[in-house]
Amino acid sequence: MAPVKVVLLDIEGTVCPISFVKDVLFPYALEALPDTLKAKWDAPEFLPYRAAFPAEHAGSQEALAAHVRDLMSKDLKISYLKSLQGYLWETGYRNGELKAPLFPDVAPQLARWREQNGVKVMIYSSGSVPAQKLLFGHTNGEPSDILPWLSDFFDTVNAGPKQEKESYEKIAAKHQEYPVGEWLFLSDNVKEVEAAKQAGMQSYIVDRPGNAELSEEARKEHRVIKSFEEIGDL
Ligand SMILES: CSCCC(=O)C(=O)COP(=O)(O)O
Ligand SMILES: [Mg+2]
Repeated sequence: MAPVKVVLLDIEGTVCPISFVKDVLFPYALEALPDTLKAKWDAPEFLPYRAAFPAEHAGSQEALAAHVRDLMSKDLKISYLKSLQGYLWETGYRNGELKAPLFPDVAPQLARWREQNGVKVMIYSSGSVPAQKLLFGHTNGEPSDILPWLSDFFDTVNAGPKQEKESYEKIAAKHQEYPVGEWLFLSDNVKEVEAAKQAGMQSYIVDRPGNAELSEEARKEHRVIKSFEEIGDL
């Protein structure tokens, strides 16, 4: 195995609990939706979010809200929905109502990999890049803002779908100073781990409390970790 020079991290189910997204972030977005649509429908800052929706769902505030509720009830990771969610969460993060509960091993291990091992840490999530930056800028730790520790951010807009190997090839190609074999991708999602490996990255499954049960096959096929501490120094 080549030495790891870049750690690429998934978010939900890897650095924070799935329940934070499902039980805190999603309800916050749904609650904020009607008033935001009313207040911002024709605002220049909101037009790109609205314009990204398919025309048949963007004709009225009611139609757009119904479509958002439908997509969110199915937890669909569609780029225009994920962008709108980031916009809806912004007020909550900025006024202190939302704070991302990172698993306790995450921030100390990121600090260690960066400062002692000289490793770059980057993010690849279905959540939009602005939503990723809000989350890492407002964590429940000390310091709360760990954005300066992160070197780059990827989502389904700038990299592509997380279950396709081409997305990982595109990410690695942006940072050609690090050969693809020197990247380590960590995710709760087996299909994402398989896609990263097909692209030539090293990749482990992260098995956190509240994650979906892993199959025996996945456990045989891939390294499974419960905490970043198990990786140790890189
Ligand atoms: C960073 S936005 C909050 C998480 C989110 O909406 C999401 O879809 C996370 O998906 P992931 O690819 O990080 O599992
Ligand atoms: Mg995930």
